[in-house]
Amino acid sequence: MSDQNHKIAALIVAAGRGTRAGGPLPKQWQEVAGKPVARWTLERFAPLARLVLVIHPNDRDRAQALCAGLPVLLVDGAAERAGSVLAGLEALAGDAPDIVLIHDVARPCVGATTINAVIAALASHDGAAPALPVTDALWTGADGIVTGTRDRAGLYRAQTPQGFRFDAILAAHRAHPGGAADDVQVARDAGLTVAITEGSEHNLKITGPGDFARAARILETGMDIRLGNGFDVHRFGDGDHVVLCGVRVPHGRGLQGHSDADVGMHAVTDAIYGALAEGDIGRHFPPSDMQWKGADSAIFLRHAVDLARSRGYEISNVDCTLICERPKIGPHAAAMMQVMGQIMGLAPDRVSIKATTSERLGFTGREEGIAAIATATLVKP
Ligand SMILES: Nc1ccn([C@@H]2O[C@H](COP(=O)(O)OP(=O)(O)OP(=O)(O)O)[C@@H](O)[C@H]2O)c(=O)n1
Ligand SMILES: C[C@](O)(CO)[C@H](O)COP(=O)(O)O
Repeated sequence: MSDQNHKIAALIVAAGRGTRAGGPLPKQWQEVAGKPVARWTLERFAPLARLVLVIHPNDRDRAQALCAGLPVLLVDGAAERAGSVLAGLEALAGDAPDIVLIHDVARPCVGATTINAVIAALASHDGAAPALPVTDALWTGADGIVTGTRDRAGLYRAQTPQGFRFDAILAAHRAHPGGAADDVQVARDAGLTVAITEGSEHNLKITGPGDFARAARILETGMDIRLGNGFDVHRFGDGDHVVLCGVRVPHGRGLQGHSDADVGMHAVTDAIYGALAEGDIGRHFPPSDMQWKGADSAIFLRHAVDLARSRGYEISNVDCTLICERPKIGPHAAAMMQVMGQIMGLAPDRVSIKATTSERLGFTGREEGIAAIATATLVKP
């Protein structure tokens, strides 16, 4: 975890029973769009904050299984939402973050734009939370009859995450007598100023049974999918082998380059940087820097993969074509796919390495060098 992530904690409250949503399990453990609601919610915050999940004590085994692969601190909650929030804050107090984002587990569709707007507003306010202005007319009613209207001007629908300077919200919760609708009310009762940031219609709270289908539609269509391409060339020089996609291949000539000249791995690395709009290897590992002389290109590929994951992207697949007359790639392709898959943490069926000649045309046809072209797909759920 980066230092920056350590300074931000996401406190996800999940100790409710979800009685209004119904179903065989509390709503946070039910599946929507192929994953439990709580898993979607945790994954939204994982790239930018350390995670605390406040749960009902009866749900500990289920929560532990659900958190597999994610570093999550599990904390027992209380009978009321405010008590669950306070339990999470107290659990963080020993190693306090600078800011805490308090979020309903039942809002799994929250987007990075909403979260980042809250974080940004905390630079100049004690607290910040997303909301949407009320746009419908407002009535009062009784027994199915409209009894009056209310002015909607200045009214907002509150959402989460509600973000605060950690010490201030901890003190506010400790001092609060109870009965608050949310953490913004707790903060305001303590005299803190809370900025309104832009909420989103997508950031719904799963409350009733019909909300699962609405959330599924948003989660299924809301994926951020990115494509990147990479192209690289290295010329032949003296030598008795080449390194291609991490595999040493005996050959009568070597490839020249500042690093180990692994043209295939460079193309794949550039494809990942390209998908992130992060330039190419040269930007991150300048050839003028002598520490990269003869470097193992796996260093570059790992950097690109880590950068993608730190931004919340998973690499869905990569496809690389090596262009050369010789050496023949076929006998080595399986080993190349295995090595590349290991470096990227990808299953073998998500890595493709293939080759073509250029029909003896051009510099590859004259065997002056090897070219490689690659595509990478990145997905952020
Ligand atoms: N004692 C409680 C009550 C609620 N929550 C959490 O607060 C959020 C907002 O509450 P709500 O949507 O009302 O959830 P539930 O209390 O589970 O729902 P219901 O009122 O239908 O039982 C949810 O993420 C819920 O898990 C909590 O951590 N501890
Ligand atoms: C905090 C909250 O999400 C703001 O909209 C909401 O108040 C919590 O849910 P509840 O249904 O009011 O318990």
